[in-house]
Amino acid sequence: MPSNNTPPLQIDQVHKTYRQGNSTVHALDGVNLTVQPGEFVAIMGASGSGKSTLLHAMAGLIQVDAGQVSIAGQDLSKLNDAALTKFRRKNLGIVFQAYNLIPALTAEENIRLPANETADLDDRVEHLLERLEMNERRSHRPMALSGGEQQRIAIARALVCDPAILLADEPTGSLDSATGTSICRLLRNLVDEERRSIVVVTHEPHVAMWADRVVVMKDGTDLTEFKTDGIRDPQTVASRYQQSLGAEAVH
Ligand SMILES: Nc1ncnc2c1ncn2[C@@H]1O[C@H](COP(=O)(O)OP(=O)(O)OP(=O)(O)O)[C@@H](O)[C@H]1O
Repeated sequence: MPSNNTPPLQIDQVHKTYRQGNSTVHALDGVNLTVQPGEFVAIMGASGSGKSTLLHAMAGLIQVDAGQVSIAGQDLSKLNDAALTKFRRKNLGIVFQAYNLIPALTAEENIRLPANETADLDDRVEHLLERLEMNERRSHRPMALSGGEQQRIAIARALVCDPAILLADEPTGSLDSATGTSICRLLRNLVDEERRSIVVVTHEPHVAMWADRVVVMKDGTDLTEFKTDGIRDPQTVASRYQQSLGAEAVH
């Protein structure tokens, strides 16, 4: 876990365009975002507003056309491919809606996958299995796990290298609402108890309500943002979100 106060994530004036036939789509059009250590940020926005493109830019999975993406103070554009791969493995944890576990490996083997064999790896894996309440399921393969259990293993795998930031793309999108809530509570606890830094992309107010801050995207820009003030109420978040889109205030 990062111990200093360098922002785990900083995005300055990021632009990304795509060609679609004869037209150009500004998927990201000057986005700014800073996530502080121990902060939980949700990114909301309509379909096509640029959320996934932004998450992929944060994760170093796509190159941006202009602007800067820094993880734990490192400008990703300054790294060559090999250095970026190594840096991402150590500093970025990523969780997807579809879990993306390796079917042939056990839960524990999946968690260990991104990590190098270091002296403290066994301790970290034990801690994560305990922390995510998956100790008794450690020898099961993904097919023998429920969706919620698979997502817990995916979160443990994302945390095994002790990343500067955890990025999650619709992490509850494949889960029923009770299981989704338990995953959101887990993410919240990781922030409150271990000072993890988390960014979640979601359509869902009942996911975004667990964050400290909601950033609203529209047409490739970070339109506005609001704090949740610890009010874990989806209706409040939904109406603040709608107000943001209606007001179109640029901060
Ligand atoms: N690889 C690509 N090639 C061309 N256009 C793309 C590509 N990826 C995204 N886009 C376009 O960029 C814009 C933003 O897409 P993006 O997937 O980031 O939005 P989103 O907010 O994540 O949407 P959703 O909620 O539906 O996943 C859209 O107009 C999309 O069509």
